[in-house]
Amino acid sequence: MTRTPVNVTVTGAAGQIGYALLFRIASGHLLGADVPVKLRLLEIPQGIKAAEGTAMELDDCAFPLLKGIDITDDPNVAFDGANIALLVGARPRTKGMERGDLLSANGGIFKPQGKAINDNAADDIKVLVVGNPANTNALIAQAAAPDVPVERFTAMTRLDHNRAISQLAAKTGADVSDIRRLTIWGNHSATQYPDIFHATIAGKNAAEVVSDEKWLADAFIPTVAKRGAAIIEARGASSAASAANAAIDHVHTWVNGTAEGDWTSMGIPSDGSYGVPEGIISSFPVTCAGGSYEIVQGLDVNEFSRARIDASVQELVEERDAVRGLGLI
Ligand SMILES: NC(=O)c1ccc[n+]([C@@H]2O[C@H](COP(=O)([O-])OP(=O)(O)OC[C@H]3O[C@@H](n4cnc5c(N)ncnc54)[C@H](O)[C@@H]3O)[C@@H](O)[C@H]2O)c1
Ligand SMILES: O=C(O)C[C@H](O)C(=O)O
Repeated sequence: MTRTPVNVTVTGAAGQIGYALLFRIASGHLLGADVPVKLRLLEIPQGIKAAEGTAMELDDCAFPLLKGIDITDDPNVAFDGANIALLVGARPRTKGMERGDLLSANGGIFKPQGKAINDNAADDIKVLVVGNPANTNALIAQAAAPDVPVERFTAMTRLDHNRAISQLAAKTGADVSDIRRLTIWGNHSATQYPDIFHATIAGKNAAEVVSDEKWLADAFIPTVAKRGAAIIEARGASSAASAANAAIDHVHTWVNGTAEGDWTSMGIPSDGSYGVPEGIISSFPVTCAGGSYEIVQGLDVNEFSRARIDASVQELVEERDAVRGLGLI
């Protein structure tokens, strides 16, 4: 039976993450090797020509699953019938820019995109916001889409999740595939909290295997939380291939489910679990099944973790209040 193609909209398609992302979507890594896709690429007018060049390269790959590419600078066209939306394009912080300016500039992008999703997307739309500040950009888009169920708006902390697994594997000599149940809590920012207290390494509790709170506090947590800045310092540009890979992982897991006995980290609208104020988009441990996710409940949060979760959540509350003050939500 021929399947109807899934419409995948990617914003910022001509940027560096877009370049690393589109070929993997078209080759079946986002949704599965048997799922045809149609790509909708949204760019600003100055980015359209480069997006056309990328589309030529996509054509030249002759991907059997790729059933069409549309390129536009109009969000209403880009999100028309969209089933999956990857919001990558954002306004980066430039020299001398205050946080309020950054939030305001991104509000100018994510508010209209949220409205365009509200007005045009398919009923089963799932949104992943990658563009920074990802959690609060997701909140802005979600607030502009009152007809879309809130839980369809998510922000990416999967890159942080993957980074934490990699650091933990390096420390313990374990294979990355032996590590499960790691959690990123809070914001995709330097305040995020990578939590290994519930993680397991080949079935053993990770914190007990590590048994080194100084390493945890002074090496692991800051290395994961500041990895984005370290990549910028080393590469002269922010992470691109690893960010695209994490976006693929995020959506693939959301659509196809978490492995039995494991969970992942997603920035999602809080339902008040673990004392995180309802509505803000914060990272939680989640399991996914049947195209939906659920927060893992009942975890014991120790004092070490509580203080760090609270600090990151506080930053999100301040960002929410700032965008509220700017009339963006
Ligand atoms: N959440 C994460 O883990 C994570 C990781 C890495 C990067 N990021 C963020 O992802 C974003 C994109 O990174 P990049 O390296 O691809 O940046 P980039 O500058 O290479 O590309 C961004 C693209 O977005 C386009 N764009 C800008 N405004 C747009 C709009 N209104 N509509 C459509 N397109 C628009 C630009 O023309 C550009 O082509 C940045 O905000 C970056 O900080 C997030
Ligand atoms: O773009 C950035 O500021 C860094 C990025 O969010 C990352 O974590 O690599």
